[in-house]
Amino acid sequence: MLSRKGSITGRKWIVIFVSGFILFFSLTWFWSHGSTACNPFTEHASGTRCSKKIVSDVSSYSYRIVYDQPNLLSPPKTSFTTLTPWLAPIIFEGTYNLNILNALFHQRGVRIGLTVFAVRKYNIFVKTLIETAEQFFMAGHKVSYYVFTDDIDAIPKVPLKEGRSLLIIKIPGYKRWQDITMRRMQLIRDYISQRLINEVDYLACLDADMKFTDDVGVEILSDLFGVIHHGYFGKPREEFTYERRNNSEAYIPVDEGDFYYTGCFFGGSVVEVYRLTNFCHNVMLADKARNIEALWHDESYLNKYFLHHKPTKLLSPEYAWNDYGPGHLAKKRRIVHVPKDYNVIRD
Ligand SMILES: CC(=O)N[C@H]1[C@@H](OP(=O)(O)OP(=O)(O)OC[C@H]2O[C@@H](n3ccc(=O)[nH]c3=O)[C@H](O)[C@@H]2O)O[C@H](CO)[C@H](O)[C@@H]1O
Ligand SMILES: [Mn+2]
Repeated sequence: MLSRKGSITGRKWIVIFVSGFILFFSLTWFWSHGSTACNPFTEHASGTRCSKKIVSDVSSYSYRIVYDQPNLLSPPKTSFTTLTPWLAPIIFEGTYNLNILNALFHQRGVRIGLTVFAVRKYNIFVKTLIETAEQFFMAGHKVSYYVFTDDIDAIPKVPLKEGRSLLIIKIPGYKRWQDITMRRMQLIRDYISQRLINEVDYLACLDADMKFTDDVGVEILSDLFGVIHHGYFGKPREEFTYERRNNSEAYIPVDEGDFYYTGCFFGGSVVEVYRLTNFCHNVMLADKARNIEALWHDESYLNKYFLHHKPTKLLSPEYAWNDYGPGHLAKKRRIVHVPKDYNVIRD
């Protein structure tokens, strides 16, 4: 009995020793590999990427840029409001120094994605859009274009600069143009979780019928950005074309709302764009189940989202210009609508 008891105790010690050994080595391995593999502060050193990154190691970069000291005692004189009551900047030409911003964003090595939908006849817009984006969009940064189309062969090959890529994604073409424009939310959301979450840091989503005519750089980047629709700039909120039927998910009462945002351009960090597109798609489905479609489709749902999830940066109408409307608003016309004949292009 004794020797039997004694041998059990001995085995126990072996088990305890081996378990301790395994635990020690697991912890040591995790400490040296596991945590480093997804430590946002060491991703450059380890050569790996995390899905959630914060900043790179600043000490591994050195740069010197010379610019006027910000003057706390003489605030810049501006023609327009440049800060919202929730402290988000409103971006106009002349409100920022792109050299400073470029240095900061280069230091982080940001990757920027641009989504474009070209379904049915809208593929005719892609060539000009990408060619002009190569000239003006995020010059000097890493850019990936994602073109969603029902006809891959119709997307032209456009020569791209170094550090830039273009991916064509096949999607179904819905019959109604309203469904094509609204389903962008679902498709962007799904593609973020499938791929983009690991591929880009920021995502910008743009209509196809647009072209770049001046610089659009990292000054637009923030957690969540929207563009003030040029047609409603400075107008009273009652005149905004929000959805006013209170049985729609996009409903905004007349005494609410900050700005009227355009549906043709929005973006932010890839996680925030996921949240936005997920919300818009879900409320669209809820409305569809009740047989209601918001007045301006995805644009109405986007405006509802921005009411309760305020953009952290607002872009002036310089970023979605249309030749009708008050010309004095824009010192620069950076992205403009390409005129189109609705009857021909949407039939
Ligand atoms: C400037 C502006 O506020 N734009 C919005 C506006 O009108 P727009 O008149 O500018 O809408 P649009 O005809 O450009 O359609 C929106 C986008 O959907 C895609 N598309 C649409 C139809 C089609 O057959 N194939 C195709 O690919 C394409 O990327 C297009 O740019 O209202 C739309 C919904 O009513 C969307 O909210 C747009 O973002
Ligand atoms: Mn458009």
